[in-house]
Amino acid sequence: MPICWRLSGGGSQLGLTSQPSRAQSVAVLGAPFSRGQKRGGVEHGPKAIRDAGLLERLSGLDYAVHDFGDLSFHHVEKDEPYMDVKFPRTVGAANKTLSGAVSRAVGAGHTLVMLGGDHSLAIGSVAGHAQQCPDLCLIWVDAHADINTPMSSPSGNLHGQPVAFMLKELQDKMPDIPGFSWTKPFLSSRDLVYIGLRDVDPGEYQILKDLNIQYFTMRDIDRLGIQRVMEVSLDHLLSRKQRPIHLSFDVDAFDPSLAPATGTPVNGGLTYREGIYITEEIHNTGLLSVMDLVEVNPMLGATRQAVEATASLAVDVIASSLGQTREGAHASIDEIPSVKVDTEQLRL
Ligand SMILES: NC(=[NH2+])NCCC[C@H](N)C(=O)O
Ligand SMILES: [Mn+2]
Ligand SMILES: [Mn+2]
Repeated sequence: MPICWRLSGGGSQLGLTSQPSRAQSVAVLGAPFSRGQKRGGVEHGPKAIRDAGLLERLSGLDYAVHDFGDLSFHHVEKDEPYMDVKFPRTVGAANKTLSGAVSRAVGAGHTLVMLGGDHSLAIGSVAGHAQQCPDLCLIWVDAHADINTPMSSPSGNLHGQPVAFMLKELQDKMPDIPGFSWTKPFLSSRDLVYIGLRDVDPGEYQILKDLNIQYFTMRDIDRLGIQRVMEVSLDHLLSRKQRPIHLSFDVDAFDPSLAPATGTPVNGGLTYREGIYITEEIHNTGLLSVMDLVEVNPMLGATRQAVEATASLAVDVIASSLGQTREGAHASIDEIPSVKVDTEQLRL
């Protein structure tokens, strides 16, 4: 059962205090796509992440893992730029395909992991998720805000614009872009939180401020600490009601020393521990419904080791989002016969 149906149905009157049961199945879907930006290679992200051992790690977490393989995308011929937007029809068609696949996987009851590919894929991934779970909220972990409109974009690359397609409040700022007639905005700006920002374009800054979007830059993380950042983020999204979470994780949120194989690296990013703390906290809500892991580009690492480090970091982030802990085993302590526990003492 999708997490949104479990939340709204089930007859539980406990509301905020009820913990939804853990999803029994995780589906993995590859989206080998790169036309949302200009550098080749990011279409090989899904393979690099699988080769780093993703499926083995997830089965080790006690899930039934379904590998849905990779989608196949077609390049639309004569895909001329619209305004300055590059490959609009190709990106639009790929995202339409992706949104259908995501919607079906969520509808079938899986927690879905989407492997990119560039971040323009979030248009289809979040839209497909929203088709099943209209009240989802979005956590965007990234060096970039990816909220440019075609007018504000300095590059014309659609991987810098996906959030603008989603937000209802930006509807009148979005022109009709060829390839995107199937989309319509579905998210309110208050249902979105950014974590890790450190490279925000002037037009994006204006939008973040105008729409009063909750965001935490790397400076905010330095100031508050990641624990407080997660507390405020989750409170912002979940205090009114429990709702499914879409996590869109751009690997360039990490410091380039940890994730070098990516197209738009920015210095001063998340540490390994900050990244893992973010995903542990998201897992602990019990509300993660879909996650994207995007922008791993195995053609951009300086060495094979650099590429493998980036892909294996992606695997760690995904596993942690799905419940891998730093404390060790999952079995609840009273299921382990060899451990004698004084529960009275534990409660102290
Ligand atoms: N998903 C990403 N890596 N996005 C980078 C975006 C960079 C820049 N802000 C742009 O609009 O082109
Ligand atoms: Mn980014
Ligand atoms: Mn991004």
